[in-house]
Amino acid sequence: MSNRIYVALDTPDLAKAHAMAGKVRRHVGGIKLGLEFFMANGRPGVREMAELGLPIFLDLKLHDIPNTVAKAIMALRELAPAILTVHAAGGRAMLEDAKAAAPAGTKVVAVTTLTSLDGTDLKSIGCMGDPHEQVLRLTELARDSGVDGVVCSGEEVAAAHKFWPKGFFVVPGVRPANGVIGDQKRVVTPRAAIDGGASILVVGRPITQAEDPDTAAREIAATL
Ligand SMILES: O=C(O)c1cc(=O)[nH]c(=O)n1[C@@H]1O[C@H](COP(=O)(O)O)[C@@H](O)[C@H]1O
Repeated sequence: MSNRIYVALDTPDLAKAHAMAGKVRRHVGGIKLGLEFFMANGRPGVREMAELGLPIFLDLKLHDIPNTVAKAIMALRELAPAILTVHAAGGRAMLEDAKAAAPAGTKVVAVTTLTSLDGTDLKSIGCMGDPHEQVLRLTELARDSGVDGVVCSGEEVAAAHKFWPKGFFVVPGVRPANGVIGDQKRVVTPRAAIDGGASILVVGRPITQAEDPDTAAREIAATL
């Protein structure tokens, strides 16, 4: 892929998402639509965004019993997104059924440990070990379950990629040097994430909240 940036259009407003995508489309490789967007606009909204002609990453982070996740993915089949997320913590059977339910051309990627969590957060939800160990444990589970790849932070991507060279690695929580970090906790620069082996980067606010989103996207793309 020539441009590995997926811009996260985190808004419930279809018109705003459309306008933002139009502004930055020359400097991104795809569009990520998440929960906010999907709750407000559903499948018709995704279809409308797909008309822009950029690949769609549908980030719904599905996490439920295997039957429910598989049926939810079947309900999304007609959208045939390029990428779809589920939570690795749903376990092996859920991951296997998610992959089986997805269209052949859709990459199913498993979220390992949210980039908004650090070691203290993991302890508070009963996870032993640090984020690095947890990401590697769930990367092994994802690989063995037959999904296409994982979502992890740039801090772990090199180790996860070394462990699974053929995996597809999605890295969110990237920030240009001196960028505003906000609610993210495990953050690296876009360049560091690519050097670590990221297949694609998810970039939201550093582009969408910039005074000039097109220039922000172009400047990030230039660092890759
Ligand atoms: O699956 C994701 O895309 C994701 C996983 C994760 O661990 N952390 C994470 O931030 N994301 C998403 O990546 C985007 C990051 O947005 P910014 O922090 O604004 O760049 C958001 O749309 C999040 O939902």
